[in-house]
Amino acid sequence: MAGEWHCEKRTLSKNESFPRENENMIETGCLSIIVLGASGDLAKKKTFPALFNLYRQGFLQSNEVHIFGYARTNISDEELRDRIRGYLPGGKERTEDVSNFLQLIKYVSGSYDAPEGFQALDKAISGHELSKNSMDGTSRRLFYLALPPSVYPPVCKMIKNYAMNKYDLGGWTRIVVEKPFGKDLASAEQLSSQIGELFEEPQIYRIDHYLGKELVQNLLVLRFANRFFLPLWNRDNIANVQIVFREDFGTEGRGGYFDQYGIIRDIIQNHLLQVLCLVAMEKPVSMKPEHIRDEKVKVLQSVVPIKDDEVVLGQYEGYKDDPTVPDNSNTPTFASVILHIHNERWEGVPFILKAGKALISRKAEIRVQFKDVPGDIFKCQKQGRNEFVIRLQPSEAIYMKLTSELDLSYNQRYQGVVIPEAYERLILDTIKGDQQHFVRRDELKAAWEIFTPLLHRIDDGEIKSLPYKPRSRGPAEADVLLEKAGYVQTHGYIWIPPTL
Ligand SMILES: NC(=O)C1=CN([C@@H]2O[C@H](COP(=O)(O)OP(=O)(O)OC[C@H]3O[C@@H](n4cnc5c(N)ncnc54)[C@H](OP(=O)(O)O)[C@@H]3O)[C@@H](O)[C@H]2O)C=CC1
Ligand SMILES: O=C1O[C@H](COP(=O)(O)O)[C@@H](O)[C@H](O)[C@H]1O
Repeated sequence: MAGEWHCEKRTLSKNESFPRENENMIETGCLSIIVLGASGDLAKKKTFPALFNLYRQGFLQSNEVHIFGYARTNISDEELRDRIRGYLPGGKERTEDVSNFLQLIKYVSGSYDAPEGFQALDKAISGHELSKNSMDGTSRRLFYLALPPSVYPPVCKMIKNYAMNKYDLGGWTRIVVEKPFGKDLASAEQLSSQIGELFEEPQIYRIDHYLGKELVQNLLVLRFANRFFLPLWNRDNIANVQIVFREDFGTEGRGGYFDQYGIIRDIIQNHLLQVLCLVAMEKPVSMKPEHIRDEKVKVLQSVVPIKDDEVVLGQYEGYKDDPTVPDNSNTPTFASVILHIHNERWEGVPFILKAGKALISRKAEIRVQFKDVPGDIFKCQKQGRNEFVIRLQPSEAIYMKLTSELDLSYNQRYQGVVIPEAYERLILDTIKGDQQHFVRRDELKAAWEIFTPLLHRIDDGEIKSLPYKPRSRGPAEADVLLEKAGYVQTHGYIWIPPTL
């Protein structure tokens, strides 16, 4: 049902609180969504299910949209549909919605660097456009690259040469690219230049799915629309900020990929750093995407070089049992890194970014710890400090550790409300042409500038990953680092996820 999200997000929705000038609207007319790498893991687990949910809710209309899968694997339309079906909600029961959605999908097989496949793809898309009586130039083509980044350059070249929206009279061609976008500053810049020669920045959507998560989307509203926070959000009041990602499973079948990248490139340089930007940035001039991204870049450019003694790396025991991981791998599966922002608001406040696989639990959260109360007459140190916690997942919640409790648990407060998947929102934003929640080229560059020197030292074996037990908190040294950064363990109120 179209519009469902808007009613659900009444309290905190950025869209309703801040109607943007020239708000991007979904245009009507023929829309072709092309998933390149359709045979892969991301496509079946995330991309197609997100498209299905958009379809179910009426954001994709069957009289306008057609979906194309493209990859080298030689399979039929029906075989692709069978692969996807099990990952769609209700897919196993074969509901009418599922069948109708799957009928919108057509598969084209071809290589990523030769014209023939893309010419065939273009022919299939044009056939769809003609069948919808689309006028020249009014068709919209969205290419989603669910592919390893190594093939982005040839694929972009093929799209540009053989599969663009034909006329410049309206309509558009947009491409969505996945992370990891490069391995360090030089490779990311090279990739950006290669793609930048073919597409304009407004056509490129660098996806970071953490920017599509409900509470990440609400961060700016929370910070800038609540007077309560405005005077407190600075070095005078905040002692430290933690941004934490934990998974309770290991690399499981992705060891070969993961070992090339490690946890800093997989999670910290992108997902956690993007969250840091939204926590630390100044108020943008407006909610226009470029104004927001301008402020994010400024924060990134104010981060000072990382010191080795403010880094703890870990690797869980058993990681190297994966046959695709070399026996001598030093790749971190855990990292805790302290960042310092050199500006008026944040000087002296450590931002601790921590991420790990195979840990004791699965969660992602932002934890803002306030300083001790000056002139405390209650001698209440044992109560601990105030903490403001934004739980991104699971069980989205915002809560405050006070001397009593203040708790906004989403599934209690917004009962029955379905929070859309991050990928759904972001694909919809791409169709609307809204780049606010995508990473701009200069943002990406600034993010790599922060981590590249550290990553090179790790790659050269200068910083070792410490072993830790699976299902633990990670290396004990990370807790020592946290204490050194001034974090004080808070006792008293313990937040318990609600059970309904
Ligand atoms: N899987 C996930 O959970 C996540 C993935 N990502 C990112 O999304 C992108 C796709 O990921 P994922 O689906 O897991 O990747 P896969 O390894 O499953 O690759 C996707 C498809 O790309 C083709 N492919 C694989 N390797 C190569 C190669 N070396 N050269 C050319 N084509 C190749 C294959 O299709 P065929 O052989 O049929 O052409 C494959 O089905 C990557 O950039 C990844 O980092 C980001 C977040 C999460
Ligand atoms: O990008 C990635 O994210 C997932 C975690 O995503 P989440 O939405 O489930 O938190 C992670 O497992 C994967 O390693 C990484 O590439």
